[in-house]
Amino acid sequence: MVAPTYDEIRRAPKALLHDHLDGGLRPATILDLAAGIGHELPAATPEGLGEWFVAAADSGSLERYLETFAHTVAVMQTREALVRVARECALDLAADGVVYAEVRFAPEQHLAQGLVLTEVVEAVLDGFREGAAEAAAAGTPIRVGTLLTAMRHAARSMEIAELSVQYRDAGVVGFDIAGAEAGYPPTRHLDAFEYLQRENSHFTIHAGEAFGLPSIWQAIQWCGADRLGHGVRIVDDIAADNSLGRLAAYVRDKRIPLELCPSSNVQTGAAASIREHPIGLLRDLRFRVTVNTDNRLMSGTSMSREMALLVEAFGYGWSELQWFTVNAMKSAFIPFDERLALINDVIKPAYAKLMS
Ligand SMILES: O=c1[nH]cnc2c1ncn2[C@@H]1O[C@H](CO)[C@@H](O)[C@H]1O
Ligand SMILES: [Zn+2]
Repeated sequence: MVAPTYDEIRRAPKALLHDHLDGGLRPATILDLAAGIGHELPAATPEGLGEWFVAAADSGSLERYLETFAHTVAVMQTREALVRVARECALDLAADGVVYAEVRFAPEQHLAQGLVLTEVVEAVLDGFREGAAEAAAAGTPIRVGTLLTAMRHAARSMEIAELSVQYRDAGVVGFDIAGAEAGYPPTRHLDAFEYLQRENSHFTIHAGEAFGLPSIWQAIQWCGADRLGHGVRIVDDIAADNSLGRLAAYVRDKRIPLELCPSSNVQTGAAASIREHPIGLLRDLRFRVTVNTDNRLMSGTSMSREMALLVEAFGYGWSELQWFTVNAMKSAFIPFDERLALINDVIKPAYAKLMS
């Protein structure tokens, strides 16, 4: 078997469930927007700034990793900036061969210059629409769904959950909580999750990244999460002989999707290296594994790069890459018939060609 090359992986259709809008800006755009508002940056060239983000995020701690977002969030405080960043995000993902993406951001972090929550959401949705339309015209169609994130240390989750329901027919497909995990358990936001369940809405929860099994257990058994953001520490419930504890068995039996983000986990210390990343074990045990970027800027990565790293580390071929892609598409928050159409009309025919 010849290993898929980076260029071939770029051309293959990919599905991405876990990508932060404020973690994926183009360095040149940050420089441009910062100059316009007088925000001071740690580097003066796009190359230098890109390198700064990767190095600063490479700290081995989630808390320190998250500090780098101060610079991206600072330049995303006006309608024009939000439209631009969202448009470029859709274009960049499409150019990388991503055909379906769920991109998340926290509306409450974009109110510093007077926007209100609904204006923030509408700006981002408009940007994604523009970007997707341009991508389609360029021959690289992409469908972008938006997830609204609430910050777990703050107290606005109910408001953000309501906002996600308000915009569910306008491009918002779900809800999430993010931010420092240790000390901020998912049950702090139980009222928001219970509200969303009553509304028949979808949500994922960042859990099992910087904190272990109790966080995953709460996310699923108390809060009712449809998917786990990261969830990588579910391996703490798998013994050396590969026997599963009750929580790991539940996650696998119920086919709860794991939004795994290999490079991000290495940077925050959740995994020692790509080669030692639990994705190898979790795939072998056939958990519902998906591959994600988390923050393209902070990891200097892309969907194609994450897959290429896995090909290199684990010897994966097209059948594994297709499996990750179909897993992600099956786990998406858009309606079943639309997921099926992307799997049958776009993903499977392309991989069949690559494998022939
Ligand atoms: O891997 C992560 N774990 C937890 N929180 C994160 C991660 N990546 C980004 N954010 C947080 O989510 C916010 C909204 O997009 C970002 O501003 C960042 O603080
Ligand atoms: Zn994340």
